[in-house]
Amino acid sequence: MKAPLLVMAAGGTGGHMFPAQALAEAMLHRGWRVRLSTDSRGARYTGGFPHSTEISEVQSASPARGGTVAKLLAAPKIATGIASAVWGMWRDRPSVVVGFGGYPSIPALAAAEFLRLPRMIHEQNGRLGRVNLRFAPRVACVACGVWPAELPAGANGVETGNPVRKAVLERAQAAYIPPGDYPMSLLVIGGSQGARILSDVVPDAVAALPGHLRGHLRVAHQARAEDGERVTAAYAAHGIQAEVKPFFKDIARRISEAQLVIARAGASTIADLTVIGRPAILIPYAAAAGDHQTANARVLVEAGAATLIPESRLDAEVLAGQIGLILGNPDAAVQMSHAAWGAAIPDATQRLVALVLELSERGAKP
Ligand SMILES: CC(=O)N[C@H]1[C@@H](OP(=O)(O)OP(=O)(O)OC[C@H]2O[C@@H](n3ccc(=O)[nH]c3=O)[C@H](O)[C@@H]2O)O[C@H](CO)[C@@H](O)[C@@H]1O
Repeated sequence: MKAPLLVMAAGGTGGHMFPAQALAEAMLHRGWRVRLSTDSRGARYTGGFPHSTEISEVQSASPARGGTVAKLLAAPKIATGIASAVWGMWRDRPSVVVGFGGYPSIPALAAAEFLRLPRMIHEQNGRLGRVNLRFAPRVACVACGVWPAELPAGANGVETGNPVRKAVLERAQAAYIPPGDYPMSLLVIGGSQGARILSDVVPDAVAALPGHLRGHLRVAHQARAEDGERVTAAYAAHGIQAEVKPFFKDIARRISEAQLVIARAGASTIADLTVIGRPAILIPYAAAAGDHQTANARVLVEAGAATLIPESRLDAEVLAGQIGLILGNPDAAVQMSHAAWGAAIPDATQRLVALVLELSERGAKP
């Protein structure tokens, strides 16, 4: 008998792609076949997917972005994508279709609806993205990364948390070495695409730390490719040892080895920090829809695992003060690390798997 097929569709940021990767890893492990569709942006994050994942690219089309021509071209592109997805699903009859948000998930979800296949979505944030909002009442369930989520009428929400990748789970609750008089790791991450504001402020903040802290610091800083040189130069000018890269592929190891993480507050970043359990200073992206990154960050702040600096208040002096408070106080740092564990949902992937299996068994028509 042929293995059951899971079709997943995800938009072009790490934020949509990494939870999909976690589900792919788990379902392949259970003997399912897994097919993923994303756009050319999402394709940048497929390197970590298990090799047996069948990956296809759909043309990205956002009716909400770009100039008039791009907007006019969006509808035919989406229609072509849906037609091709209908053909593929009619031929292969997937057992379940899961959308992870973003415009590239439209063709798969629309085709699954047309063919009345069992389907669901996963929303990483407490506030639904545009595509998920549209499909939420028309799928069997909305798996929610953050609870309670704001759901439209008729949607069936289930709390799952945000699944983290296998490499992160392997370091769940990794022993935390508190800050002290030895080389300490400071990790700076701006989400899947890097964050310019962190490149502008963090090197000066590190330089402003008292000598006994600064002298022990080793910095790993994720900066956008175009900012890499100047960030490297800024650390070098202050005599600070720093490794600057546009993307760290071994992020699980780096988080687990860090005494402190400075980060944006995207959903998977928060999930990774809690599952591994590390103290953090969070600077939410203020322009995120509905300010959802501030909501994400507050969960950790209220748990005692992180401090939050709004973008509007971020400067080198304020940040240096916060770094000093955590790295200069090992007991507080250990408590923050434990508090982060306490806020984790380490079985988020299993919860998502359970929903997929239930849906498959029901063969449900929502
Ligand atoms: C600017 C923006 O709109 N961001 C959104 C986007 O975030 P974004 O795409 O930045 O995604 P997340 O913060 O959710 O996830 C980033 C992931 O990349 C990993 N990582 C990061 C840096 C690195 O060098 N290597 C690496 O592996 C992190 O550990 C994390 O697992 O999608 C998220 C989920 O919908 C939202 O919550 C965010 O608000």
